[in-house]
Amino acid sequence: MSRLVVVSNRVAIPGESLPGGLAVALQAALGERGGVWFGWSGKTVRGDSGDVHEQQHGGIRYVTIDLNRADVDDYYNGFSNRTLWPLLHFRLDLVDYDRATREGYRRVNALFADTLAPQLREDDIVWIHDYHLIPLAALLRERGVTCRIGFFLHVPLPSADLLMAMPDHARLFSTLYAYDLLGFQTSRDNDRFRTYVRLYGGGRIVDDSLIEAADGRRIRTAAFPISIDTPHIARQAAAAGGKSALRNLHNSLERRMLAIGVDRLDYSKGLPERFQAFGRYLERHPEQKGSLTYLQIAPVSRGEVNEYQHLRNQLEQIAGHINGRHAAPDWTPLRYVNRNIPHAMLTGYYRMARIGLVTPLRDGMNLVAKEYVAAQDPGDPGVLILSLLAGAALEMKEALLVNPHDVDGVADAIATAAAMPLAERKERWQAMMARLLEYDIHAWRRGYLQALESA
Ligand SMILES: O=P(O)(O)OC[C@H]1O[C@H](O[C@H]2O[C@H](CO)[C@@H](O)[C@H](O)[C@H]2O)[C@H](O)[C@@H](O)[C@@H]1O
Ligand SMILES: O=c1ccn([C@@H]2O[C@H](COP(=O)(O)OP(=O)(O)O)[C@@H](O)[C@H]2O)c(=O)[nH]1
Repeated sequence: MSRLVVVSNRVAIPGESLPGGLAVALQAALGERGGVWFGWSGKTVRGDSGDVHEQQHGGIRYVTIDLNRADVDDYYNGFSNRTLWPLLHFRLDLVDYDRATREGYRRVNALFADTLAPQLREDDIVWIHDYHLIPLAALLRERGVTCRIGFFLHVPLPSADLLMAMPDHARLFSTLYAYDLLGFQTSRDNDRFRTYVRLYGGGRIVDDSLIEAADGRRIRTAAFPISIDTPHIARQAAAAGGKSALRNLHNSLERRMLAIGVDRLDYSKGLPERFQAFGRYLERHPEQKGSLTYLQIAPVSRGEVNEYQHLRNQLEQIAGHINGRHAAPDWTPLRYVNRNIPHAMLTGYYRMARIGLVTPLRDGMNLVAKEYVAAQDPGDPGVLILSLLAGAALEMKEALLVNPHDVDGVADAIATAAAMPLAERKERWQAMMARLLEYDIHAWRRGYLQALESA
């Protein structure tokens, strides 16, 4: 079997707890097969970028590289998270395009390529992840790398007319033609990419699975919806009940139902709209008032980027407003926590919650939706309220599907979920859980790698 080399900006080194679905998912995928995981160390250093650290845990060799302040600012905070992230999440209004950060992005990708190329063998399988590293395969090819290279995009791929609005879009997106396989979260993302190729990308569609670049190179494209380690999460959630933090949360609820939201503090997650919807629920459903507490876990993410700082201030205001208006001396309706909660603990929180609130404005997949379902008690499962605009909605039709922009609709879905009879909860949950057991993170990895090997 070929050696697997995974490359991503974010690397989950054991013992370092990081929120973010990519790190959680790749850890689970590499854990089964083993291989090399290469990426940024997450450290911002003085002096030059490029120091390399290596460590081995189980079957995985972690190789990470330090970046200096200018590189982190241009590549990560700048072009990745102020240009590409909003663009790919359909937020042209938030796109900040700057040639200097674009060059920084290219510079860091070239540094990754310089460091990685000499370590690669001809029969390796290289799997590159996400928008931080779009040009990496082209840069590796320039350095003589000939092995199979695949790309997986964890975020949505927006409409062609949005993509082409970015200055010099073709210069960046045409580097995708250096890959052998391009994987997307959903068939919609795949379709939109193929439309872009045809209209603005200088390529053509060959058939349902192949596109062709202007130079005749053929690239396979397909959807591979990411998943979770379902049995592991189910076991973790069932075992978490013994932890004292779980008991404390349970006691603090005083028999009230719990609704939970778990999201990085990111504008794509629709948190202001969700808070407003919870406030609207309290107004529209006075008969339920006092029976439900909403806990929102929202660890700070990308805190050096302006838009994220602004969001944090905004949410503090809305949370204060809702509690000021609806709280009673013995009840706080909305609990808002900015701390990162360890994954194993989180699964216990999910299981305790009658309602899982997952209402992003756009999301590549959203693993929290899947984890929430996997963590439920089969005898008394909770209800998932899920945004139609998350990739997960295409697979989880038995959730209560909502449009996150429809504040009244989300408010009413909360009331429906809170009152849903056990038989209906079980029926919906069983259908979603059966799918999650069949198509888990290992099936995702195997499906992608088989496609890459045969591309
Ligand atoms: O690495 P960060 O900047 O701290 O951000 C965390 C991750 O956020 C994004 O996650 C995406 O991947 C998930 C798994 O496929 C998916 O479920 C979710 O919808 C996406 O938002 C980002 O794409 C990752 O690169 C980040 O590591
Ligand atoms: O305090 C937290 C918040 C989130 N997560 C994990 O971070 C991931 C979030 O992934 P998702 O796909 O939902 O969104 P992303 O953050 O990747 O956009 C999930 O595995 C969560 O369990 C966590 O471990 N602790």
